Amino acid sequence: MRFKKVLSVVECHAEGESGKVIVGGVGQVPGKTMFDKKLHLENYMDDIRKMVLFEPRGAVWHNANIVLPSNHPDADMGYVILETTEYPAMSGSNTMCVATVLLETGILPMQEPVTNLTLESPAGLIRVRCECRDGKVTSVRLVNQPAFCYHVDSKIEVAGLGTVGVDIVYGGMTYVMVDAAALGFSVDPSEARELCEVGQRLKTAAVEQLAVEHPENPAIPGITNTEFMGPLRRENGQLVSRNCVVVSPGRCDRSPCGTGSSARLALLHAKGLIAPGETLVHESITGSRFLCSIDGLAKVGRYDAVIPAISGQAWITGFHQMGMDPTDPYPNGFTVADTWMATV
Ligand SMILES: O=C(O)C1NCC[C@@H]1O
Repeated sequence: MRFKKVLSVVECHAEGESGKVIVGGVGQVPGKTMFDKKLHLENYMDDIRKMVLFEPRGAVWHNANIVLPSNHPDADMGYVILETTEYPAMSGSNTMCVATVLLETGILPMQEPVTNLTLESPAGLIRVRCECRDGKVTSVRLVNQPAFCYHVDSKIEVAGLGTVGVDIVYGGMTYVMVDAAALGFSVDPSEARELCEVGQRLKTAAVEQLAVEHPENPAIPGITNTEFMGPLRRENGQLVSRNCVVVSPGRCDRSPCGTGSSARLALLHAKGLIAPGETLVHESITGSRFLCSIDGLAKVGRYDAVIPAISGQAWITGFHQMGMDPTDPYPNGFTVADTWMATV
């Protein structure tokens, strides 16, 4: 048997959210920066994303990352993030999976009790602090690129819902943010299907009605996700809130979502509800948690921005040689609208 492609995949999840890490089999990806490499993968090598994430090998709730050497003098390694409808500039849960796999499989040396890494994502350098004990990464704290609000307290017209108040925020991916309770949601797992359906409608309306362009890199994707924000409360002096990010084409992030948490920090700061250094415990629809805080303030073009720090944990679940038989009738995979909501 001669295989057309064999990928070495380390299966991993961060607080419940899948993040496969491809550590071999891709070969050369041209480009100086990880953003260049992301564009090359997107334009000329998209068969890899489709093979890994589409059916019959993948599923709508899967994500993947290709680990690649970085040309940046400060970076220990680079990675390009693959999701079911896009190549995001950044992803929090995926970064936790990449850091954990790099250290737990020995691709980069682990130092206990703390290993500091600098990873080059397509969005830029991400500083990562990994707490490590007995060969295990027990916590990954990443410092994201700056997050900022494009639109605060805007209104959009949404089919079947009428006028809805939203905010549009960049946290490595671009979010339409909405108050969950205002739309009758408590962010309970039983609401997941309806959250996805409403979330996709909100996203489509926001894309049509509110313009965004990243001031430093106009090629960064626009609004692709919806974040339902649960009420903000204080527990033992700490800010706590539940959220659910609906990732296109319409499924719930199982983790509290690192880029969504970054967006939430930027929005809370813009509204005077969090100060730098304060901790936000951000909960997912499954009840898993990220600890989030603002590490500093910045400016991105004309926008006031925050530098988000997000902590969580990832776990390796398996090691997989994923192959493509040359006679396989689905070299680019397929999607079915029962779980994918829309075919993509
Ligand atoms: O943590 C995050 O940022 C994300 N999780 C999957 C979708 C987003 O990339």
